[in-house]
Amino acid sequence: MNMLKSCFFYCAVLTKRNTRAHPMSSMANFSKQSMKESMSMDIDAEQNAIGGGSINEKPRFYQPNDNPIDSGGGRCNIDNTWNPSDNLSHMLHALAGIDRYPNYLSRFRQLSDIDLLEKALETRLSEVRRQRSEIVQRRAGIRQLVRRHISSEREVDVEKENCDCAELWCDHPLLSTPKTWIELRERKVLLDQAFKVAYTSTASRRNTRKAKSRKQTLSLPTVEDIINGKAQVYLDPSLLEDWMNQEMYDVYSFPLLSNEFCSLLRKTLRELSALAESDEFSHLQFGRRPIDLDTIGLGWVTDLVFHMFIQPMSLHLFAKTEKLAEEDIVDLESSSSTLDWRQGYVAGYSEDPKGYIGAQRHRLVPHTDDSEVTLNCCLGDEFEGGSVEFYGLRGTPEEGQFIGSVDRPNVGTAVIHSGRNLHAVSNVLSGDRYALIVWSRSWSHVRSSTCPCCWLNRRQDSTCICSKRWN
Ligand SMILES: O=C(O)CCC(=O)C(=O)O
Ligand SMILES: [Fe+2]
Repeated sequence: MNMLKSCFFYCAVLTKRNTRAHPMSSMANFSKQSMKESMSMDIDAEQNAIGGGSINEKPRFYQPNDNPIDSGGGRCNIDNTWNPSDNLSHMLHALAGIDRYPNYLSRFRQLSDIDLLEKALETRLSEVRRQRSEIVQRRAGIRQLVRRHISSEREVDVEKENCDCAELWCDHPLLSTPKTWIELRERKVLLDQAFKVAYTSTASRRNTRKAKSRKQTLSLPTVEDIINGKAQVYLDPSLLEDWMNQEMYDVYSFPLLSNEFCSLLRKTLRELSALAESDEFSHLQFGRRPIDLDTIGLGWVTDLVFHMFIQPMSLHLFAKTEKLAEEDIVDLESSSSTLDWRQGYVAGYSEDPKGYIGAQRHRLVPHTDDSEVTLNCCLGDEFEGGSVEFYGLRGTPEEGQFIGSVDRPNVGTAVIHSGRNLHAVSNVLSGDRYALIVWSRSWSHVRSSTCPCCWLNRRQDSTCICSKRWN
């Protein structure tokens, strides 16, 4: 596979959008909205607690790039004196200095300035420790919640039997990991077309010219190997063309998960959230925050989506824009994605999130994700409103401009976009809406050569000391 083919795929989806009736035409709404409106939405949302559209990010406001002073993501010390606690840039400079110069701190005249650095780092360290211990407790609590749920489902007392969780859910219809292609199909996890694209691409890859010329017989990787990241998936671009649609610039959609699977997932999350309201579990606030799939034993779903679809698809769609491969990449077939980290969670929305268990918000303010590539799959249920709106790529002139929205996709349909594409979810007007979100990062590649500050602020062609140019 070469760049030409990948460009061909790209052009084909573009052309398809222009020439064919859009299969999800009800989804595509390209009305324009001024940047001012989107900013005021942001400001409104800040007044709301969770349930109102806020996200797990510090309040920050979009500022057009012509502002000569870059506030570094909203933290700027006005008087500019050395203050590593309030000025993130000062702390990062000190860390870079300590990393570079053997006796960096000897240049500080006042010991009290070093004390300030120590205090700032201690504050961060205690935050790391606080979060760590909260995570340990929360994960243990959620595990207990899941065990309780399974024991009531199966009418066994798992606590008494002292069952190991892994054993307990090895044959569970949702929690157990599918191991073979047959099992994956029989359990109706994927929609037929998604299964076919993945299976056909994987099976036909065994017979590639390269393998033949090396006289190798490649065995078909098992689903278990793919989920565990032991086998790499390559998706055939000619199959992607029929399967995917370009919704707008750099945002693509495709049918992914089956109705049966989405409904089983929703049902389980609702039951867990309802159980979590009991006195024993209410401190966990489970179902009142997005639900991380790893914590409830559903990490395999995230792994499947990540390894089977996000990684190989991103090579076709985002290799260049998100710098997921070397600049001079010419052979996509022999390349592997540099995406190497994933997190999957379910976000729930309803018209009245405070009264509704398991759906945390009624909308979501414009934001970028801390991911290189994000997949967002509609899990249903019945709802009105709750469109995903896109506002341009951060770090480009389109940043903040309304580009288009994806309105009420079919259940099981996924959207894939770059994490730095500003996006929001509009008010859910009725019903409840669940979305499976998978964030993917590239620690081995882009995050090894860019500092967090440049990356989170999406500086393009950075001349920052963090870039390869300097290291
Ligand atoms: O719920 C959605 O459709 C989007 C959620 C989202 O953007 C996020 O969790 O980062
Ligand atoms: Fe997001």
